[in-house]
Amino acid sequence: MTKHSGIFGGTFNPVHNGHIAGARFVQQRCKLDEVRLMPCHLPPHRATPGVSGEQRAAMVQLAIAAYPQLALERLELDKTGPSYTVDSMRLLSEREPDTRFYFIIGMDSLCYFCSWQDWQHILQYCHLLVCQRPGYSADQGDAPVLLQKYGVAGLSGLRRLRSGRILLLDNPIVDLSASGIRQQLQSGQDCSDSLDPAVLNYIQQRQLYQA
Ligand SMILES: Nc1ncnc2c1ncn2[C@@H]1O[C@H](COP(=O)(O)OP(=O)(O)OP(=O)(O)O)[C@@H](O)[C@H]1O
Ligand SMILES: O=C(O)c1ccc[n+]([C@@H]2O[C@H](COP(=O)([O-])O)[C@@H](O)[C@H]2O)c1
Repeated sequence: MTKHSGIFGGTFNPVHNGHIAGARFVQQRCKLDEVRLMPCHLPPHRATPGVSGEQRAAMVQLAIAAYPQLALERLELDKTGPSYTVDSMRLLSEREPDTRFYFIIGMDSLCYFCSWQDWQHILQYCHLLVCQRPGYSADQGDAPVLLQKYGVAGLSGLRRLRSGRILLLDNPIVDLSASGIRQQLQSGQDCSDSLDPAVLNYIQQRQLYQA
């Protein structure tokens, strides 16, 4: 039987409640069998994070522990070099021919999706599911052109095809970003509303994100 898997790629530096709320919402709304959070090894488009891939993955593992439909995807951590999404989705599709993949991104990522490596090919391997994020909308950057060409109005439009369509989701907005949280941690502010308690404890024990 065909499996439907969401892949939520990210730097997750650190994973926060916005990521987890988004992943849970998408899994339920799109009736996915699972959502895998896939921390990148080297982000292709930004500076190498100060916190290692293994530590970022350990925090993801802690944050998803209570949610059986969420899992950690290690594919990018186990490879060297920049983590291009097109390579990851190609590999996953080859390894799991009976799985349909849905790559999950925030609206900020859709706005510059056409600058991603070989972006048209990404759409050969999966659909895109786009979560709302504060500060970004479907009329910015690359989003209007992409939605005009590939957008569908609902889940049935996705299910008809194996890949190549984009669905905007109506998830509740969670106004959190990892960069904001890093700044708050550096200045000693309380981040207990933004992070899973086990993730916060992991950060504090290892004194991550200190000035
Ligand atoms: N609050 C949020 N709501 C919905 N999607 C989010 C949210 N935060 C991040 N995302 C999405 O999660 C994916 C991974 O994001 P990432 O790990 O870079 O976190 P971030 O909060 O965007 O980090 P930074 O502030 O460092 O850019 C991206 O597709 C991003 O758009
Ligand atoms: O493949 C690319 O060119 C590419 C460019 C920018 C971002 N991505 C992926 O998009 C996901 C979210 O990235 P980020 O920086 O918001 O954590 C993550 O899986 C990145 O590897 C991928």
